[in-house]
Amino acid sequence: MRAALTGTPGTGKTTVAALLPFRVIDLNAVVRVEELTLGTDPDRSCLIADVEALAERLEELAPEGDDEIVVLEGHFSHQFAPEAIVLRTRPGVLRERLVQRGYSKEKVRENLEAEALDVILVESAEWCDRVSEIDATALSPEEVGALVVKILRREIAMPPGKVDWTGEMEFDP
Ligand SMILES: Nc1ncnc2c1ncn2[C@@H]1O[C@H](COP(=O)(O)OP(=O)(O)OP(=O)(O)O)[C@@H](O)[C@H]1O
Repeated sequence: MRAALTGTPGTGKTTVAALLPFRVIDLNAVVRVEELTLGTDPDRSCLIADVEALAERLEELAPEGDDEIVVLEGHFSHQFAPEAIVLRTRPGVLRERLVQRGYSKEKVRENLEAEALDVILVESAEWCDRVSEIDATALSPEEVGALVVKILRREIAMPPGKVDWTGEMEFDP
């Protein structure tokens, strides 16, 4: 069973994925290492994933019909799994992380806007049959990881709808 661990850049996907007791596929790494790209986006200076080639490769790496829980990690992973767990982080906290990474003011603002406007959550609802949402703002990576495990093992449910940051649209980093 594939599950996407998704969310705006900086919300903690990579950190949490490293703690999970499941096989994890880092989609950015697969795209980069196997050169499954259509080129580079000059505006965002990032690779453009060849989603068709990636979908085919994922069918080899994690066949949809398998019972094994495989976590696909990345901010567009929700396009390749029937289930998504969306990590959320309050924009004020996310800003610090993205500035610390050295993102440009524009890139920080773009990501903060996406987080405040639930962009990944809305996309996940469009792509996936089952969506969970974790507000990771005040949780440790370990606590977030424990929730991800319980969600995937159907021990708890964390449906979307509790997070609302529309009132936090002050993004000037
Ligand atoms: N729950 C958390 N509490 C505090 N800090 C966290 C938490 N999760 C992640 N971080 C920190 O936030 C930063 C971003 O985390 P991470 O790189 O895992 O995010 P990401 O969602 O994978 O980003 P990207 O999509 O750009 O790869 C890191 O410095 C990480 O240590």
